[in-house]
Order: sequence, then structure tokens, then C-alpha cells
Amino acid sequence: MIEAHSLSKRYGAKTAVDGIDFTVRPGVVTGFLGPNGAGKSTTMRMIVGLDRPSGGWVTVNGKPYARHRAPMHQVGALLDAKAVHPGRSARDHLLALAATHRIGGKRVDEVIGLTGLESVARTRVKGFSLGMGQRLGLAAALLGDPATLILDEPINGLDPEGVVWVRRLARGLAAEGRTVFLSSHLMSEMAQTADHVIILGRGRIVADAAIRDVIGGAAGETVHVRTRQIEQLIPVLEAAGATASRSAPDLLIVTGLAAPRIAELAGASGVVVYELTPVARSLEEAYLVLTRDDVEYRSAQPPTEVDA
Ligand SMILES: Nc1ncnc2c1ncn2[C@@H]1O[C@H](COP(=O)(O)OP(=O)(O)OP(=O)(O)O)[C@@H](O)[C@H]1O
Repeated sequence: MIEAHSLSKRYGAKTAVDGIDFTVRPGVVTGFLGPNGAGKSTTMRMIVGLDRPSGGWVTVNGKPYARHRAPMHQVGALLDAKAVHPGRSARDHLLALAATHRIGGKRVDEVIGLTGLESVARTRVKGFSLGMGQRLGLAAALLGDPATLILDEPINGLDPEGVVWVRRLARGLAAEGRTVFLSSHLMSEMAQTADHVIILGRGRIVADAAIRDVIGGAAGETVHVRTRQIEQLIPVLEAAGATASRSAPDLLIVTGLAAPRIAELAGASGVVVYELTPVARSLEEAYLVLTRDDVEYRSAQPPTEVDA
């Protein structure tokens, strides 16, 4: 369990994390999302004591990270996969980490097996690909068999097989009752891996909810409505509180009203509708809606689909 209360971090005049409260619970995978610069890495670094909060506090399994006597057994963290001595072999790196917690070689070989590193375990880390480095970082995080895992962009650099493996690993660890907190920029991946998401925007929490609620709540239901009487239907739907925009000569994209209500309103005003399709929005679209005012670096042309 990770608990943060009024947690903040300022770097000079810049507020990276702005007094946030959240709880990451055991038994589920919690995703951590946000645009570049939103404060995700800073938050994760504060959780594991690599950055000191400017205000508030954060605990892991009931205590600040630094107060745990054997932190590797409490928290496994993958924060910067490149933070490894390049001249050491993967196995030696893990053995050195293991020695700090009196963890034996048997467990080292176990995590090497678990992360698929057997064939390169005795190779110097210097020649590792990004994906192999990620696997080594995950092996290190798992070494102490911790109750809580904090993984910053764990699928970064992994091939499709590696991505599926991380997904299964994260879900398996959560199913064992562990706390799994992971960040990713890949929304489709997060939608398949996480049960719950915390979304940051400019250092503040913009959503903290089950994935299905984020998708439903942020975007609402979108309904595609096809009719030849668009001009007649728009004011009717708008009067009922919906947002309706024309995306083709006979197609309206409607949000804010469910399909059966749209059918009733169209029928009552004599509009013939020949398609009425509820469209589930993706987590990606919901995320873009939630964070559209919070991005630090915006591309010149935001995707029009989301603004529909
Ligand atoms: N050591 C530092 N000194 C000054 N500013 C910093 C430092 N670390 C982070 N920041 C700033 O704090 C803000 C949050 O950064 P952070 O790296 O936590 O964001 P993030 O959500 O992890 O972003 P990304 O998705 O790009 O990794 C950014 O504006 C960043 O420039």
C-alpha cells in the first residue's frame, strides 16, 4: 500500500508535484498516467526516498521508505533501468544488490529465470539493449520478493513478447495481493494491464478511479447518429443538454445523451434516424479529454476525433 498526503515537490519556482493525496491499494494494478512533465517520475522518486518532498508525506506499507530496515523486501522499484555499472555482468549486478539484504544466489538465479535473462546473465551490462536493461531492472525490483512494486515505464524498449510478459507479470503480482504501481505512456497497454488509474496533470490529480469509470466519466457515451435531417435534430439534442457536431453530411457525433434518449427525442420531433450507434471511447481518448488543459508541450494539431 502506498499512501500520499498533501505531497508536493518544488524545484525553485517550478512546482512539479502540487499537494496531492492518493492511495495505491494492494491486489490491483494501478496505472500512473500524465503528460510529459506532469510529475509522475518525481512522485515515484519521492515514494522511494530518492527525492525529498517539499511538503506533505508519502508512506509505503505504512512507513516512509527510508524507515524500512530492509527496504528491498518492502518495495521493488524500477525507476531508471540504466542505473547499472556497465562493466558488471547482469548476475554480478544482482548479486551485489542481493548482498545488501543478505539475499542468496538462489534467489538471484530465480529472478534471472523469471525475467528471461538466463542467456545473458554473465554478459557485461554495457552491451545490453534497452529491453534487456528493462528486464534487468525488473529482476532487481523483484529480488526482495517485495509486497509493493513501483515500475516507471516498465515496457519501454520491450518487444511485443516482452510487453505481454510485463502485463502478465504485473497482473500476477497483483493477484498475489501485492501493490503494483506502474506508469506508462502507452494508453492501450495501460487499458489492458491496469484496473485503476491515477492521472496527473501539471502536478495535480485529474482522475483517480477504476479504468472503466475514467473512460465512462471523462468522455461520457458518444453516439453516432445518421439522419438526413441533421439541421432539425441538432437544436433538439442541444436543448436536452447534449453536444452534437456534424462529422459527415448525414452523421452527427453526440455526447451527453444515451442512445435510447436520442431515439425518443428524434422520434418526438419527426426526425428519421437510420443509424444510432453507441461508441465506446478508448482510455486514450478519455485521457486526452482529461488532460487537455494540463499538457506542458502540445503538438500543433490536436487530434480532431477527441474534440468531436
Ligand atoms: N531535478 C529537477 N530540477 C528541476 N526541475 C525538475 C527536476 N526534475 C523534474 N523537474 C521538473 O518537474 C516537472 C515534473 O517532472 P517529472 O519528470 O516528474 O514529470 P513526468 O510526469 O515524469 O514526465 P515524463 O512523462 O516526461 O517522464 C517537469 O516540469 C520537470 O521539468
